[in-house]
Amino acid sequence: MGLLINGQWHDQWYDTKDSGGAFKRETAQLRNWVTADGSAGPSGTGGFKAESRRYHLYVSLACPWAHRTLIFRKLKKLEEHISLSIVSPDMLDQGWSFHMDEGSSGDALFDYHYMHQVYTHNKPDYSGRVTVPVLWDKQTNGIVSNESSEIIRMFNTAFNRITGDTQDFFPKDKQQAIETINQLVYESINNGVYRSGFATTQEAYEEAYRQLFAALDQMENILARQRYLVGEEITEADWRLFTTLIRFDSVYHGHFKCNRQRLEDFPNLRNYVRELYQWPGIVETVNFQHIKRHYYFSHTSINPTQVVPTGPNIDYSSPHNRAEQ
Ligand SMILES: N[C@@H](CCC(=O)N[C@@H](CS)C(=O)NCC(=O)O)C(=O)O
Repeated sequence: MGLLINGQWHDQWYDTKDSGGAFKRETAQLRNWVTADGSAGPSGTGGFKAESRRYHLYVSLACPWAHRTLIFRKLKKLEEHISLSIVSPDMLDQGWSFHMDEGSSGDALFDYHYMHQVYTHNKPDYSGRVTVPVLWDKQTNGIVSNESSEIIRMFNTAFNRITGDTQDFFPKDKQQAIETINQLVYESINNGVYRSGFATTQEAYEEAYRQLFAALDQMENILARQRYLVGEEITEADWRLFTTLIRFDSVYHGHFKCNRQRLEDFPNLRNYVRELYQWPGIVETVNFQHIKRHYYFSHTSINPTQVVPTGPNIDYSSPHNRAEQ
């Protein structure tokens, strides 16, 4: 685990000294948008027109943020149009790597060993964390974006003319409601589990834990009244929650000390996570081996023995009751 400073790799863990033991996630720096006609998106510069086979996605199967982009690539029928490289689940002194003996697909574009080389290929003097997902443009030979919340919005609409798929997970009339839920889910749940697990003081941990379970209680209540987070149609908000829920009992409950209760102990959330897991195509985006191996093996400051737990034994393919909602 480390970061680039002026293009040089430095192996260092997150610094929580200046924030009272609290983990603060770095804001993604590369924020261009692919659009249907190549015009500029809400941030960054233009020139990234949606075209078949022009773009490449770098992901980790362990990472909940990268998982969102894999889900949208699948749901929006983009697999044949956007190629893919998968990093190794082990994120050690050189950060994300492409070691194929550890489960990486290899780097399909440059045959690099490490993800930080992809970042310095894009900008030789880059400074910042080397995160996944990354959307790469083969034409301009650079990174379009390293922000998952924006990559999924691009996938949601930009390629519609190419795929013929017009499903809309961020429909105009629900955007306000989706943004409101996203904010709570991001702060308290998606990032909340990390704030709990990476906290280095008791106070910072307890604060994150309290917010996390208060937000999960809120989700549980919403899902008692309606099938999905913003009504009767599935939206982006559901997929953003899903990638944390599916990791919860395997990793966050134990490794990140999010242990007031398991996800399995929430009557609505346990059924809801099954419905999303069983959604056509989604099972193929979930890899529990990479998920467990990544967290328990890579975070040596939390789990120095690197022993990866065998359980839990949960059947996400078992029937759910969400159609009765
Ligand atoms: N804002 C980014 C966050 C991505 C992120 O933090 N990814 C993690 C993996 S789960 C990562 O690559 N961490 C490496 C690091 O922080 O050095 C996004 O949502 O795309």
